[in-house]
Amino acid sequence: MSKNLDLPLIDLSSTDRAAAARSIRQACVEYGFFYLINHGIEDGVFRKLFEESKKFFSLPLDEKMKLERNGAHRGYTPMYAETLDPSSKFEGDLKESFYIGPEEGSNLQNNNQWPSEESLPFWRITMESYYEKVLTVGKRLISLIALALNLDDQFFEKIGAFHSPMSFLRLIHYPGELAASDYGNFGASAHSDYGMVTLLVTDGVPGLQICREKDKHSQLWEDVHHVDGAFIVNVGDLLERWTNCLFRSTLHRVLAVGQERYSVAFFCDPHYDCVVECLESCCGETSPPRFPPIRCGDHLEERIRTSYASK
Ligand SMILES: O=C(O)CCC(=O)C(=O)O
Ligand SMILES: [Fe+2]
Repeated sequence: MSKNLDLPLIDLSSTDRAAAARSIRQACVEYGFFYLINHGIEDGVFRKLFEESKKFFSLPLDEKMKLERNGAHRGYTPMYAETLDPSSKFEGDLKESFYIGPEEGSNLQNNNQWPSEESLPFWRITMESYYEKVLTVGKRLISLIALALNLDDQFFEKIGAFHSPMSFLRLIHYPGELAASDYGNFGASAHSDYGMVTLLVTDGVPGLQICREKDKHSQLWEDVHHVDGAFIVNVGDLLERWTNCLFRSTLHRVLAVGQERYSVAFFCDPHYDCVVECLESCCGETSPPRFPPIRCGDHLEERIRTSYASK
């Protein structure tokens, strides 16, 4: 069962930052998802990003496999490589993807892979430039998130979370036509994101759904519709831990809708050594911390390892 949903719109450039922070808080408590508008990235940048992404996924499989995801979690992953929902009965999710990581700042550093300049001359520059832009938006958003948690707006900067952050860009392509053996399989099976916040853009093809009550027996899935030019932002597990479950890391999935679909996710995640532990503003005598402190890098590596473990 699914129904349509109107997620809140957050204006990143609002001059009333206190009001924007209040709206973020409400959105993160109620949905764990919202749209982000007035972020300053122009339409042309997204157009170019999707154009170059499509060029890569249109290469022959053997060319793409030359850039297969390496030990530093950068590069190409073919269809079925990843299973986001461990209870899935299929070999793996339908999407193919490409990861680009930070140039420095984790112990997985400087291992990005790039298609050759001869085959895709503007590819690397397009991706590097988008990475910079979306990271800047992510940092601006995180300062509002700090305000939303009654913290100094530079809180996460001051604890070093975004000094050389471990943030990854992921280009995703979902197939159109399916083999009969894939009926019932998902583009991306049900999961919550691992990190702090995700900033997603899509080509407008439907398929993304969220489930707000992940623990209920009969799950209600709601469609997230496309808003032109807006990021779809969602809270990840690390922010849920930081906030002691005040902010929700909401379960989501992508249906196979019989139509090709492209999206680009930016996982805006902290520094490798950043320790994520319950914020003082989120616990008290009646609500003690639910999770022990965890190092960001350890958490992310474990979650990535699990979703790529072959069955
Ligand atoms: O492609 C989408 O709409 C969502 C992708 C996603 O959930 C993810 O990569 O974590
Ligand atoms: Fe996700």
